[in-house]
Amino acid sequence: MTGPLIDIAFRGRLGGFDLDAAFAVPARGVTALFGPSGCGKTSVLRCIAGLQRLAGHCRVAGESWQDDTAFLPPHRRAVGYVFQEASLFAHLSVRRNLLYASRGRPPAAADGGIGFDEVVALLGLAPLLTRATARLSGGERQRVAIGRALLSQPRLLLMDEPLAALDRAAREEILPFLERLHGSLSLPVLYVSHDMAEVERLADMLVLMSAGRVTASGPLARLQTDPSLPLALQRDAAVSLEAEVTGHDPAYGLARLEVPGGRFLVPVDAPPATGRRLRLRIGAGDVSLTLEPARGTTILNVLPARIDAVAQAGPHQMLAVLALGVDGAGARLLARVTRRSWDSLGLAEGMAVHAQVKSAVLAPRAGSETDAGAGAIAGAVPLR
Ligand SMILES: Nc1ncnc2c1ncn2[C@@H]1O[C@H](COP(=O)(O)OP(=O)(O)OP(=O)(O)O)[C@@H](O)[C@H]1O
Repeated sequence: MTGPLIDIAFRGRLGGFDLDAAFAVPARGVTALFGPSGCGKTSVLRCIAGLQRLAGHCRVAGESWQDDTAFLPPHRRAVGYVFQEASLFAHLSVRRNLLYASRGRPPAAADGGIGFDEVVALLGLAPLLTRATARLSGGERQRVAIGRALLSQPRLLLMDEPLAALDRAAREEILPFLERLHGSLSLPVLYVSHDMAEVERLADMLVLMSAGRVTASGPLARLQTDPSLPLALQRDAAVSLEAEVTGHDPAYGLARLEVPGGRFLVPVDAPPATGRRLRLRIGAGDVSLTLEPARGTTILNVLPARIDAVAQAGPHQMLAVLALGVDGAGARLLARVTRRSWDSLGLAEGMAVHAQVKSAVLAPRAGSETDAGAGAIAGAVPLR
């Protein structure tokens, strides 16, 4: 791995719980810590923030916060921490809450840090600035909490299930802001979640945890398509693909998106800018396989691919990891098919097939502009 890292290892007992967790990920983009309740995700964040002390090390983008001999206290670690429930100062306005970390002085982006105006624009906080925090909705409160964390000028943003306490509508309201944050700031984020849908939309890197241990870590798409991990075998398994917009067909309201080894047509309300990078979610259950490209089908996206790996996904289901392209050198997809179809087509590892993608969902990604197209595409409907 090249470039600055977040490199951590913590070992020790917390009550009756054994934590022995280590990973190293790039100090950029969003790294999701994913695992079941009680597996130690929050404990890892607390150790990184210096709120919990266990043996080990913690290095963030070239700075050592903990090693065998030294332990930097929490107030000397430049972390922003966003919790499940935003704890805002009830007696202060939104503006005063935001400026708390900078002692009332609005920081400017020109000073080299994260600017007040930038944060307000990024999180859509302008209409809220003079409001009392008691009159904010759950989603608004969480946006203010994120803004306040950013304005503390962190080198690392820790987010512990920031959407878990919100209802579905508030979660949907706040997700585009988090996606925009990702595209606009170079700040690395560690994002704790046990909701795979959030991880699929937001994460670049994934750290899988189970019972106090890290079971796998690496780029999201690589872990999603690793048939030796439970993730790929889940009923709702999916792949998140980074795609580039290469064209638009206004007559049919379709955008053309390219990924390594394949291209997709996806319905959009408004044309996204050419060159824009978007994230495509493709569920394993939405991909079927044919030996010959089907004729007379309503499915728009039929892509040549090779079967790269195979796993049994239950007594009567098979999971194929596909590599797109005739040569099988492209991006990976998952296809979940019945055992019966698998046998009747005589499918096997290494075979050339055609992947029929019945549904793909889009979300704005890194580098996304806030143009009209971006807003429209955020709610793009599944492809049928
Ligand atoms: N300071 C502590 N003292 C005693 N036990 C602790 C302490 N901190 C954490 N634990 C225990 O460690 C285990 C892991 O907790 P942790 O909150 O890190 O898990 P988690 O994966 O974040 O869970 P959740 O998703 O439910 O928040 C739990 O059993 C918890 O009770």
